[in-house]
Amino acid sequence: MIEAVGLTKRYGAKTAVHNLSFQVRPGAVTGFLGPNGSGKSTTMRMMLGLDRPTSGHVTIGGHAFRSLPNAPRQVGALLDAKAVHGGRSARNHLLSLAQLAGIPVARVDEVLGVVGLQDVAKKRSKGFSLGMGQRLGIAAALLGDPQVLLFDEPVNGLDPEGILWVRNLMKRLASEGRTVFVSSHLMSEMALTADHLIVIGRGQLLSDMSVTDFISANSADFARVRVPADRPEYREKLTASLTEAGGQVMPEMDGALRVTGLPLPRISDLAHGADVRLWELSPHQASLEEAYMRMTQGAVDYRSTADAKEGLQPPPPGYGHPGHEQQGYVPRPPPEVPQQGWYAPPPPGQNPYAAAPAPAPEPTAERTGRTTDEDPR
Ligand SMILES: Nc1ncnc2c1ncn2[C@@H]1O[C@H](COP(=O)(O)OP(=O)(O)OP(=O)(O)O)[C@@H](O)[C@H]1O
Repeated sequence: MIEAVGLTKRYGAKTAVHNLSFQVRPGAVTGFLGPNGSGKSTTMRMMLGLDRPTSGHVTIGGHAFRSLPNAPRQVGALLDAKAVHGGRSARNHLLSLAQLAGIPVARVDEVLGVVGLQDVAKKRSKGFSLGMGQRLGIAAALLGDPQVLLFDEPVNGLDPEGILWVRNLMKRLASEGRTVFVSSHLMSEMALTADHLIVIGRGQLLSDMSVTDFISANSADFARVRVPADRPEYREKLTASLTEAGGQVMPEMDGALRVTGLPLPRISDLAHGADVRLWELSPHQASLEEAYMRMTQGAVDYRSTADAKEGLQPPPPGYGHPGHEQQGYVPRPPPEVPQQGWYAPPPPGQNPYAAAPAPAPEPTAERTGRTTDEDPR
């Protein structure tokens, strides 16, 4: 089990983590969520003894990480997949970690197989894609067969097959009774992987509960009701009847009605009482993403604004994809490639090293209106 008590971290005037207290239990996947800059990585670094708390403490199995005997056999972590010596092969990277922790060589080949990197095990990791790097980081975390695993954004850069693999891996590790703590921004993925959620915002605890409870607590369940498409008067009758009974009714884009505040049997009875036939009456729950957005909307530091493209001319016709062309515009043929000067390949049979035709003069600042140290873009 991981336990944080009053955990606080300040960097100068910046409080990255403030008075965080929570427990991460074994036998479950616990998702660690929060907007950008909310303190997730800082918290994980403190768990692993890589950052010292300003106050409070965090323990793993009752010990501070630094005082855990043979920590790599007890705790595995993927924090930054790029934190690897690029000149080393994947296998050598894992071998060096194994040697430091007294882990047998055979285990290195086992974990290479588990993460699917056996075919590139001898390749230098600097040539690895983001997804391969993630797999190598996960292999390193699994190396000591630890009971506690921490993963910071493990599916970052993975293809769909890789994402599915990580999801199943996390669940399997938890089902073996291990403590699995994983941060992610992918809500759809967390909804499928995590059992429990710890949500922070601006360094403070916002929520600590099961995924199901989190969704129920942060979103309103609703019913979707649909009447026959050719009977618009049914919609009006039903809307009036549901509203009168205390429900809130919102029309949806596809003609259905979204009803909150009334249980399904009551909606059915009211429809019956109003002599309205229904084609659909179904229960719905908001997604984890909707619930998360609702909970964290007040704790987001980095919010994007609309791109008004102030002062920018629209692109000349012919640029951008066809859907963005102006009406009535006829695309121009591509510009001709000059057949003389430096561009022209030598005619067949001619000595390619013979004196080239005089190059076109360099554009001058006078002609282009630019000085040479300006960015030509
Ligand atoms: N070494 C440091 N020095 C100064 N400030 C830091 C340092 N590390 C983190 N911070 C600040 O602490 C805050 C929390 O950062 P942290 O990386 O823990 O957030 P995060 O939740 O992991 O973000 P993200 O989701 O973007 O990875 C940020 O404002 C960050 O700028």
